[in-house]
Amino acid sequence: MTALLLDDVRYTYPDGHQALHGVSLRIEPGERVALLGPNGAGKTTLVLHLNGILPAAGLTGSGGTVSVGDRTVDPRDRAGLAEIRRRVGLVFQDPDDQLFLPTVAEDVAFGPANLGLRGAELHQRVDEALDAVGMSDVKERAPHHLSLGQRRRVAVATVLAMRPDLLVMDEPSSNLDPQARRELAEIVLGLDVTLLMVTHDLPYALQLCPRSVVLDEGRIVADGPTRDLLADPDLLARHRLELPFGFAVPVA
Ligand SMILES: Nc1ncnc2c1ncn2[C@@H]1O[C@H](COP(=O)(O)OP(=O)(O)OP(=O)(O)O)[C@@H](O)[C@H]1O
Repeated sequence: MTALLLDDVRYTYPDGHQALHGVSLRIEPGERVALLGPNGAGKTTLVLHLNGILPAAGLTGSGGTVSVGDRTVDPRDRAGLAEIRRRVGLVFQDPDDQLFLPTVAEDVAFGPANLGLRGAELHQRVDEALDAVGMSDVKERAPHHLSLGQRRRVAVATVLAMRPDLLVMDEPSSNLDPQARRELAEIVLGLDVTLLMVTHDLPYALQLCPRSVVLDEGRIVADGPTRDLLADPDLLARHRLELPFGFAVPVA
């Protein structure tokens, strides 16, 4: 079954600005896909549709469907939405949006505890998730005492603890030093998940995602192997995408 299916998704913000103009996209289980595009392209707006945060108050000019596995996202269906939010794990750019309890273990336990897990089962979820991101040794520490790289890994663990079907990461490499950036890449590559990663970091997209989708002005303007897209200088220039100076896309 398809992991994620968007069909003609349109969204107009309450102030009348149309941010998505008919986006259709299919992601199969196990795929790792980068969502690229310049500032204001509509990437965040799209991501907020994946678990029903939008289109809570869309104007006319909004519509289309989003399905995660066998379920269609419907913000009015509260029970259905809870299941969608378990299936779609959003890791925000700022880990502090996700970490708010006194210890790392409590933050990671928060989601599964809300699902009703208790005792040994809950502890096992927490341990597994922290282990997956190499953060078991900070379990009892306060999240706000950790480095940004560590907090971002813990934020990933809070989502993995829900055993999501789709992991969505918003700008995972932003503001990380080279080592933290590399460590996070290794962790993500080791996860057995379907991934949608929003990024401006094109080398990161190339390293982590065999496929990329380029969004610009609310429309998908390219979808294909990351290597091919990044090797197309005209495409990059047209959509304000830039490789770092001197970076060469390796030839297949
Ligand atoms: N709450 C809002 N009300 C009105 N317009 C909005 C709102 N949020 C975003 N927009 C507009 O919608 C468009 C898409 O914004 P969005 O944040 O989805 O882009 P983005 O691709 O995520 O950009 P960035 O790379 O800068 O994060 C932009 O023109 C933006 O100004």
